[in-house]
Amino acid sequence: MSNTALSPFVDIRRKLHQIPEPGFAEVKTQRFLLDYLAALPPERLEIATWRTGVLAKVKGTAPRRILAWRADMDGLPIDEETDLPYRSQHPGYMHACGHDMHMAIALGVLTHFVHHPVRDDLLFVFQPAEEGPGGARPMRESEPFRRWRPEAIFALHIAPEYPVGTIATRPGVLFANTSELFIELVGQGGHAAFPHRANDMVVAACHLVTQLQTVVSRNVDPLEAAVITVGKIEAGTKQNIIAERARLEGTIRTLSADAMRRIKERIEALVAGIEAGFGCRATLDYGASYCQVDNDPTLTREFLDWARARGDVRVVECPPAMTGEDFGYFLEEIPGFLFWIGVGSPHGLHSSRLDPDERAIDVAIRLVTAYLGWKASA
Ligand SMILES: CC(=O)N[C@@H](CCC[C@H](N)C(=O)O)C(=O)O
Repeated sequence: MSNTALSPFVDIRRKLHQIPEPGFAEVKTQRFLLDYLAALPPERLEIATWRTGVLAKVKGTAPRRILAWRADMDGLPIDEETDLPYRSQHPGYMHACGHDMHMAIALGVLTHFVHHPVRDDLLFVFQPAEEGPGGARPMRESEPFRRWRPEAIFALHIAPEYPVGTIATRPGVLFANTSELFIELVGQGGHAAFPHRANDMVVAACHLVTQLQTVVSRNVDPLEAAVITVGKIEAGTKQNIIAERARLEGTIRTLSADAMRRIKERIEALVAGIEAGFGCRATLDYGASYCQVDNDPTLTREFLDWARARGDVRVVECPPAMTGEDFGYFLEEIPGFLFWIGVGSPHGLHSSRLDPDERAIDVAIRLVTAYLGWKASA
């Protein structure tokens, strides 16, 4: 898209892209959203904040209920490696999961309804800390959200693997149950030349990582989906010093809560085995966990049919993905759904080179505006 004919919401996305912030530290992002909202005609808007999040209610003309649209706000601890003129200005942080796109789309939809109100109230939920430790569950319990508790809630997520103009979702489970995984191993450091006087946590950590790979392959029914990824290992200080400590950081993904329970039991057994086998101390911490994103079957089926009938986007009924999303906590109590929106990028989510096609912003704004307008007038 050329710089001369930028949609205002592409420009907004670029501004947000430059200020990625960690979960519950989205201070500049919150300020940006509040300043944007303050510039809109105030008659139809009610605004509240919760921690670094923002809730904005667009008042309907004759409201019977509240329908909600949710966008997440936080960035990821990734050094951006694009050459974009609007790349991240926060070293070590990047909007590499599309939350800048999600917020720009939500502002586009909200702006439309401020100028063209519909019958029901529409609540726009800008939620912090989706990447961790999870803002959805505490926000769901917060005073402003409870005050404006919606009857249904919807969200989207960018999908680099689908081209612009494609949306994808499914009734039922769309995203996985997740649990973070942090394991600390403590042994006995020493001189590299005297391994018999030390207790090497690099070797223990390597064994543990390899054993963890057997949990899914040997303990989970092959017809059930599960993933264990160790994304980070830290150990040691120098090439000729035996490491006293090692730390593993990872994530567990399953499509059922039961598989998550069974996997955790196996991990605990393996960690105990490493302690016994290597004579070290281990601590295991599951960090934040998210429940599955379980799309309401009726609303999702209705949305898929509605979108197909409109004919302006390609509609895919997709399989579940092992991604996690704390949006699942809203869906635990409130019916709704999440769908993928294609942004055709060769670089995937969580890539330092992710560069979503910004034409998806206007596609999404048109689609979501039409859908919410239809639901809120029906
Ligand atoms: C859409 C997406 O990429 N979501 C994240 C959610 C993070 C969950 C949690 N921090 C974990 O790693 O378990 C994802 O990684 O799927």
